[in-house]
Amino acid sequence: MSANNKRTILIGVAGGSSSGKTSVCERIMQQLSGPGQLSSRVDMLSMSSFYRRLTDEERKAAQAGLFNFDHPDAFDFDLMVSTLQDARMGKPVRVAEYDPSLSLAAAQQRHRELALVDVLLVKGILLFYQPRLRDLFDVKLFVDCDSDTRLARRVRTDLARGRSLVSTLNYHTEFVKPAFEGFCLPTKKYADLVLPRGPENLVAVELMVPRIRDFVAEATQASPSKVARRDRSNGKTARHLSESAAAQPQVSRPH
Ligand SMILES: Nc1ncnc2c1ncn2[C@@H]1O[C@H](COP(=O)(O)OP(=O)(O)O)[C@@H](O)[C@H]1O
Ligand SMILES: O=c1ccn([C@@H]2O[C@H](COP(=O)(O)O)[C@@H](O)[C@H]2O)c(=O)[nH]1
Repeated sequence: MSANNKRTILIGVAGGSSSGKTSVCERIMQQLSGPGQLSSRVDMLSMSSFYRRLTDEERKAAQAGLFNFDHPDAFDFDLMVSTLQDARMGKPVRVAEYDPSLSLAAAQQRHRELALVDVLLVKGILLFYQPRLRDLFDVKLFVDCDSDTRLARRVRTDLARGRSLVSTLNYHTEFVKPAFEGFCLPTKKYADLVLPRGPENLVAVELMVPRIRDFVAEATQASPSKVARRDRSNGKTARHLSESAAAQPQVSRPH
């Protein structure tokens, strides 16, 4: 817990690659810290910062488009869990700066300090895959988007990354699609809220933001024992949300 007893609220935004997770996070950030709003300190973190170090052989496979970046084995879940545990307690943390325009090895050389924030938006394809990771989130969102749209967007992203159209489509068929169906889509059931139309769904974003503000206010006032109670009840986040909502039925929207 940080010196001022303040906990960081973690919002998990999961969904397939190119479903609109980053765009949804940006919308929420705008709403939380935009003009005329009570300013909350907000930052965003990608699960792509937690790819594990690859062996030389795996790096060669990755260069040839033959390493599966969409499989749970590609991630360092231990590091991600410990980083988020520290971040939610308001401790300073350092994360790899993932940059899709760089190779993974080059990107993993770069690090940044996460700012101490009220709200940390975390986005990733497999955020809700492991219980110990998904239980860390105060709010869990799943961005729903049809597969054709995701593929069309992903082609643009991968071409900008320097991949050819053929290798992008092969990679999608070989790895992205099967991993989405096998590991990502089954985690939709853990979401508190499923968001169709991604960032265009302003109604959903606007409904959610006042609730996030309530979490921030509660975390500011929370005593360590209250936080410990909340931690124990984690994994039942939806119930926790509805219990808190029942305790404060008149949630007012900020002007
Ligand atoms: N609703 C939308 N309509 C049009 N383009 C979108 C929409 N949502 C996302 N995009 C675009 O699709 C691309 C991938 O979106 P992004 O939010 O980065 O996805 P993710 O973080 O899930 O991979 C980006 O170029 C983004 O601008
Ligand atoms: O070196 C890499 C690492 C990851 N990817 C792809 O990234 C997506 C996950 O990121 P999103 O921002 O959710 O799209 C995943 O599907 C990987 O295939 C990559 O292409 N190269």
